[in-house]
Amino acid sequence: MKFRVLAINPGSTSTKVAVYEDDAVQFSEVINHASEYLETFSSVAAQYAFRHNAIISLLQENNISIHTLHAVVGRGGFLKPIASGTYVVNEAMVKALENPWKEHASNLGGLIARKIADEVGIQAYIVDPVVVDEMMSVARFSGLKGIERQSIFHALNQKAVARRLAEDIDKAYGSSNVIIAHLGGGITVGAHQCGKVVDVNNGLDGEGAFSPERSGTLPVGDIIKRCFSGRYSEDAIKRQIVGGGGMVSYFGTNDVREVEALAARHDEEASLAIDAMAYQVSKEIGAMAAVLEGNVDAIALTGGVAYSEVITQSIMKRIAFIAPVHIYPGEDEMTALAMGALRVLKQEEEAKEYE
Ligand SMILES: Nc1ncnc2c1ncn2[C@@H]1O[C@H](COP(=O)(O)OP(=O)(O)O)[C@@H](O)[C@H]1O
Ligand SMILES: CCCC(=O)OP(=O)(O)O
Repeated sequence: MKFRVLAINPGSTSTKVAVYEDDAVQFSEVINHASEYLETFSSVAAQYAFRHNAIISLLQENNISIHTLHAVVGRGGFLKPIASGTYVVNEAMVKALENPWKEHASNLGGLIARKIADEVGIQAYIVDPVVVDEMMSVARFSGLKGIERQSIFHALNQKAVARRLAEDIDKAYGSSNVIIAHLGGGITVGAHQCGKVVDVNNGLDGEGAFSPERSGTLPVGDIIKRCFSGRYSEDAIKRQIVGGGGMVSYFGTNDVREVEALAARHDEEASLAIDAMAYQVSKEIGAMAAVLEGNVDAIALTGGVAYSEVITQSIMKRIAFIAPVHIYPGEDEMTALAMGALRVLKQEEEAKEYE
């Protein structure tokens, strides 16, 4: 029997929708949302009906009946820290996603999946949400009592790429040591030790390399001064760290291609910033090599920025001494979502219950 799965991935500026029949994609579309329009909503949660309707209209326009589906899967959001895997969107999860502890478009993934699944009486799932937490105890120390480091990262893409990398080097994910650098609008670099992400930078809270739109780690003294200068609200400071940080703060764009175009026109600051981002990513990878005590089977660069040859070369010249580097540009979160649901439908894996 073949299984049909609808996958939904709400992002900050788009909602990605795909239908899979087993592992073959039957339909895939990105609904782009104008940022000016999204800004008219008071919160991400307030976009729920708008995004749900947009998905339903798209499916209808393409003659895809939700009655032909066997499951719906969405990108999961800010739940409590949980183990990696596929989770049923149960009542406890709905409650948590309706009251998330952090705003992020992915909070809508499970909720919209559940709404569509309920309409036709099938199961809704999420897979590897951003709060997957497999961090080892020693990595949780921040250096200040009362503040713990948190595992917030691109778990869905990192796990999918890590499995693909392990396959490409003829190893099982569960018995390999790999470093995955997700280079998207946000950047996270994770140390995957025998199938567990034992350390990773928090991609949404000012840790790690700067990225197209996030500051990464900042000199704490200077940020304290800025916080208490009386010139900025708490929201404004947060916006400088996520959304308005990184390349956005230097060049007013989160599109690395635009910064590369500036560099190509001999803008020295743009050239330097591109190299600085690559330099910081390389330092993070070096740090994760230390986490793995030098036992690194391979390293992967993934995400949209990994399409840039200038950036991948600049990283590789600094880290190639550690282990072989594989490049998987872009991300395949839709397939990762669908395959997570499919493993459950095919009874290869048991869906977990959120408590
Ligand atoms: N060919 C390319 N060269 C350089 N950067 C690219 C290229 N394609 C996409 N990017 C950059 O990748 C980033 C988006 O990556 P992506 O993985 O799609 O992120 P997200 O899912 O976080 O939005 C943007 O900064 C974009 O400019
Ligand atoms: C790092 C947590 C997940 C995240 O930030 O996702 P996006 O980069 O897609 O916003």
